[in-house]
Amino acid sequence: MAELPSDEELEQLLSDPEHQHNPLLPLVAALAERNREQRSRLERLLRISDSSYGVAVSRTQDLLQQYDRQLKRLDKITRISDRYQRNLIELNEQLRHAALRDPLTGLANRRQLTERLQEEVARCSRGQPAFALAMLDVDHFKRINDTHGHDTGDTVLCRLAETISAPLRSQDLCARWGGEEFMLLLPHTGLEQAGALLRRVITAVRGLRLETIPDLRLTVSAGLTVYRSQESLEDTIRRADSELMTAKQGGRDRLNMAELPE
Ligand SMILES: Nc1nc2c(ncn2[C@@H]2O[C@H](COP(=O)(O)OP(=O)(O)OP(=O)(O)O)[C@@H](O)[C@H]2O)c(=O)[nH]1
Repeated sequence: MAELPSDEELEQLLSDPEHQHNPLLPLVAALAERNREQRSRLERLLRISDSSYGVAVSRTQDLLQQYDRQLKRLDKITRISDRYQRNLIELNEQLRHAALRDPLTGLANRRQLTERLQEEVARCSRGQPAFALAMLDVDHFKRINDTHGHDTGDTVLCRLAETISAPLRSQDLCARWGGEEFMLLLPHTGLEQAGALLRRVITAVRGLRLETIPDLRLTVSAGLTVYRSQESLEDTIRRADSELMTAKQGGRDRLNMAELPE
């Protein structure tokens, strides 16, 4: 295809006196004019489309930046909510722990013991071997408080808690039942085996010494029984308590066991 003349060349051709009488001159001039108009229209269209493309690009970039910021915000919120949830779980765990523990000695409290006892009764009703239950009470504890003060009394309770818990198996539970009373739950344990353990505990308490008051002698009395099939938990606890009373009346620092029924 022949190369088209530039605007200037075309202008020169049209104004050349040599072509002034050419009959096609007006037609070529009209074509040249139309060509100029169409080119300028095309250029205007291109400029408009370039600028709307620019607007579209910057709008897309804006959206991408917004999206990026939202993502970062979401990530931050997720991390905060994860941390919040972890804190809540920890707090719940601490609350549950506190609800089941005696704050002074760190032993299980009466509530936890009661829960475990109920589980044991349910286990026995499914035909599992019985559990032993012992109630221990510090002898003449009031005297310790009166002579050495309440803080020393508290220290004694903590040291006793350690001494009584020391020989227990992992499945056993030592709980503070109240003031200076402790309970031992020994799952899957007969009277004889439990009796041997309680005697070891009583001997260990006898040997316990406080560094601050080396002359102080501590003893505990204990009542022991074994759960009897079909009976209520209250009956078992009452029997252990009654044996403890007998041990106290018998002179303290001793173990009394409820005989097994015939
Ligand atoms: N330090 C201290 N003392 C307590 C606590 N709980 C109960 N006590 C005291 O324990 C004493 C129990 O006294 P009693 O029930 O008379 O019994 P006891 O002096 O041990 O005499 P026996 O049980 O008959 O050998 C009371 O003086 C209570 O104030 C405690 O958490 N800390």
